[in-house]
Amino acid sequence: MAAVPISPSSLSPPQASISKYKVALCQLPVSPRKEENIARARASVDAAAAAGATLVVLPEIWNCPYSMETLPIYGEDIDGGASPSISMLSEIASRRKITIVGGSIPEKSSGQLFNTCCVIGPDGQIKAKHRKLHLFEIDIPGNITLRESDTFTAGQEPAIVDTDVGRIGIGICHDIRFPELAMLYRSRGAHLICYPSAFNMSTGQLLWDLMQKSRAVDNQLFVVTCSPARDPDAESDYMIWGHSSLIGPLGEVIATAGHEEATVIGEIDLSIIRTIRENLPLEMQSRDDLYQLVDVRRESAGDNACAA
Ligand SMILES: NC(=O)CCC(=O)C(=O)O
Repeated sequence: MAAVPISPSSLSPPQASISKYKVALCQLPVSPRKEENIARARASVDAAAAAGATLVVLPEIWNCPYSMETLPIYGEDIDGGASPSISMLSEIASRRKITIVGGSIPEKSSGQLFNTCCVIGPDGQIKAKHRKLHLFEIDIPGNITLRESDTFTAGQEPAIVDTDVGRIGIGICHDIRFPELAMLYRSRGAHLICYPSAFNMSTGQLLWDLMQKSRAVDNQLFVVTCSPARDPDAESDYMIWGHSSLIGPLGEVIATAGHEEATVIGEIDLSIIRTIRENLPLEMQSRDDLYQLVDVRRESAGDNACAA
């Protein structure tokens, strides 16, 4: 496909059927017992829906520990219909008539393992699937060493999807470090980017807050992050940072958690996006004559269709 620059005319977001709603971020503890994790997630999503949330977001790798050694044994075949984790989310989504950004789980497919997020609509159907695009590789001697690519295969397709609560772009954790992905979602009309995540103590303290605010402010949209809860007694070397948050288009923290188990509920008012973009028309001021975002998967610059 031809590489095409994004035109400013593709930047206005579409309408959602609900423009003001509650979003819940379920910051869940995770144990090595999958059934327990699924039961806890079910109870947490159910309680969030009962509290009025119409969008519920789960963490990165919520159904098993985020441990490169043991992840493969928890893999589920989503396309083959052998996924107890996604079946549970589908059941609640349709019973409660909510949209769920289902965090991520290890997905087995064609002999490979992906770190995969499913977006599920109020009919219980999977509306989009995002396989983590940027695998986390870090080596700080004496501090933290981790290579996701020893375990996971990277995804190939950014996922942006139209839902009852707006157009949502998906990234998984380390994907947040790549501003071009967020810019791409904005150019395709996203209102909100959800990043199920599992940041660690080393980079979390320094960068977590900064990166989510940056993605929101640069693109004048809402950002949601959802992390597992920290387990201070965990034997794993990988200690979770926590601090799931809802960030507004001005970079304001609308709702946030500490590091323990929590369900954070905040309000998203999509009308704010239009006001902020009118008040501060960054896309009009962008110097397309000097630099451009290139959408390598699009055939025409005016194509603003959703890729889901
Ligand atoms: N699970 C992840 O992708 C962690 C990313 C992270 O901590 C970072 O610093 O990037």
